[in-house]
Amino acid sequence: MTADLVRLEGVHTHIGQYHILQGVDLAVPEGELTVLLGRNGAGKTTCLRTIMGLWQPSAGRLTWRGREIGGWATPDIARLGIAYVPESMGIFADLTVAENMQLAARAGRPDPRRLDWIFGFFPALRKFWDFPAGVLSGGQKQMLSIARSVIEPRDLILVDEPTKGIAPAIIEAMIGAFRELKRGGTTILLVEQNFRFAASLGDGVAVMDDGRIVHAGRMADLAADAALQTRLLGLSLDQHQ
Ligand SMILES: Nc1ncnc2c1ncn2[C@@H]1O[C@H](COP(=O)(O)OP(=O)(O)OP(=O)(O)O)[C@@H](O)[C@H]1O
Repeated sequence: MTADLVRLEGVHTHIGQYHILQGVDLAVPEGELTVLLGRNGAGKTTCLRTIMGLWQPSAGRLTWRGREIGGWATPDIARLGIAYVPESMGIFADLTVAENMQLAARAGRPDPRRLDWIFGFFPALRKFWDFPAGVLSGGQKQMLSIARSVIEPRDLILVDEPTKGIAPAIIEAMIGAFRELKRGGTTILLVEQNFRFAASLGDGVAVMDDGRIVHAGRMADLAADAALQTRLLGLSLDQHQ
């Protein structure tokens, strides 16, 4: 049986006076790609930020390999081997692609073999290596942002909507990249709205609504069940872009 890397059990998160996560139960099994789906405002980003320690849970258990990490500071959580790729990407537009990667690498020196591996699935980064990151297309910036998160080996990456506003050809490249990252031993928790993309990559799936998980299971089962998709997501796969 696969062990869970991260587990949320009855997790509540407040942002100021707002009660956003209202008892989230979510397991992220090691070695898998788990997709978190749900309508806008359901609480998906808040879930990722809570795991990363950017919001503190106000109740419930948040564990890493069985160890309670709720209340830990973000740098300590990052040191466990977890990286977060926010929707805003967090890249430095005035710095070159190379400098962006160097800033993400321990000691400022990316391991050349790891860099070659990354160039294998994100070749545009090699091409634009000495260009300011600001000149990259939206999809290429997304690639840089993901590449930064894995320039050091990570056990888990949390990725927030990498396909948002991205051309179909780049989405195809992204599918290949996530498969390769998984093969390289990284567990992935992916927030997505693009169901086709999510369905082609997901091992497991959880659907959020109103700050709770309303469905959790295998992605293959959800992808094969149009009625369940309609009930949970409002649309069946055929109707999704
Ligand atoms: N900093 C904040 N202050 C107040 N409310 C917030 C804050 N951040 C998020 N929220 C609220 O929390 C709820 C959940 O937001 P969250 O971003 O987690 O949802 P989401 O499922 O990721 O949605 P989206 O797909 O739109 O990003 C929303 O109602 C949002 O308005």
